[in-house]
Amino acid sequence: MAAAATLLSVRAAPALRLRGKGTCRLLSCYASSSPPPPSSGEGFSGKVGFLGLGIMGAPMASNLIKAGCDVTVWNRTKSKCDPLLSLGAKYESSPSNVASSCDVTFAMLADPESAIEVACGANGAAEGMAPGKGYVDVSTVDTATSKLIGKHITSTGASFLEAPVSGSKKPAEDGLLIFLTAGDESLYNRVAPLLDVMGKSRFFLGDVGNGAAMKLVVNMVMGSMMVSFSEGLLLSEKVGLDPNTLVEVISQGAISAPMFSLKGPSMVKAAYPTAFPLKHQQKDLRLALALAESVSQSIPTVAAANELYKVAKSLGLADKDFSAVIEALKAKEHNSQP
Ligand SMILES: NC(=O)C1=CN([C@@H]2O[C@H](COP(=O)(O)OP(=O)(O)OC[C@H]3O[C@@H](n4cnc5c(N)ncnc54)[C@H](OP(=O)(O)O)[C@@H]3O)[C@@H](O)[C@H]2O)C=CC1
Ligand SMILES: O=CC(=O)O
Repeated sequence: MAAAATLLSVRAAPALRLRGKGTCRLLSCYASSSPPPPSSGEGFSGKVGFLGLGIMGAPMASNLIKAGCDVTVWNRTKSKCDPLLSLGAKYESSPSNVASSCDVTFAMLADPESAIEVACGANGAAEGMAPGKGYVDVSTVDTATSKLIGKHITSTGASFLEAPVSGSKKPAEDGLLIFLTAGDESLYNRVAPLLDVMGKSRFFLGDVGNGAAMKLVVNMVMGSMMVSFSEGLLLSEKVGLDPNTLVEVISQGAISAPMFSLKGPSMVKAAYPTAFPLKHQQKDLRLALALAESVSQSIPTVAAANELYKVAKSLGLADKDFSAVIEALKAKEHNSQP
């Protein structure tokens, strides 16, 4: 009863807003082959900072530059700034310098530790913040981390928005991410034209923490689905079926998911070109387990999936795509053979 009431209240929450680039794009898949024309970023005037130029940050910042935005970048490993500088970005030598020279600063960092360090550490973004400026953290972190960063940023008089994204490398390149935002609604409205350059839809979910929680719930489902799919691929092969046919059959039925069609063929070939690093998927499962623990919710399937991602990491697969979790199942089978 209490759970049902909570679900209802979330659905009815007045703070929830959805904006999409149109039905067609909302329904378009995980890795669209023909992306719609990019949004122009028109409607935002000011300088944009971007911290963290990894698999996701680089294409997101690149799309902002291509849309005509005045972008300043920083990355811990400086050489990753070079392709962005060639596109016309400016460079600053620290997060605080980026924040002080820009009106709004985005951060796309690996995990809670790096997100906190870049926002709140020495020469961190908070040191360059001031009233009128905004900080938008698009990294996937837990709710406590997001609240901590938000507190640091807002203590300077600046505004804070958490905006983790759903969608991987290809959607980031194509400007088709889904933003799960929460925090300062006027900052949300201010940066909406920028979110529309980088994404196909955006949700405003209310207070800081709700965006992080939504992202963790989505990714815990994704991580478990990938494990279940891996088990299916291996079992089909073991009983003499062609796993490529399994991928085809799944793609035509009710459990069809773009992720299966996209990753299945390369998984059958034991190839795992990195789009979403396995270490980040395991981090998300770890954080989702802690989120569930905080409300005494049992998520045994996720707990089991997490163990497999941990095994995969121990096999040296942390930087491979998360679909490499199938190798952990293969290793288990190998070890259990007499
Ligand atoms: N890849 C994907 O498909 C998706 C990823 N995400 C999430 O987005 C975030 C980024 O992912 P992704 O781009 O794939 O990850 P990458 O590992 O490619 O990039 C991580 C970024 O964080 C920086 N970083 C790591 N540690 C530190 C530190 N201590 N101080 C400063 N900078 C640091 C890295 O800098 P350096 O270059 O110096 O290492 C790099 O810029 C993660 O939270 C991930 O979970 C969300 C949706 C999809
Ligand atoms: O966080 C990963 C994604 O694909 O979304």
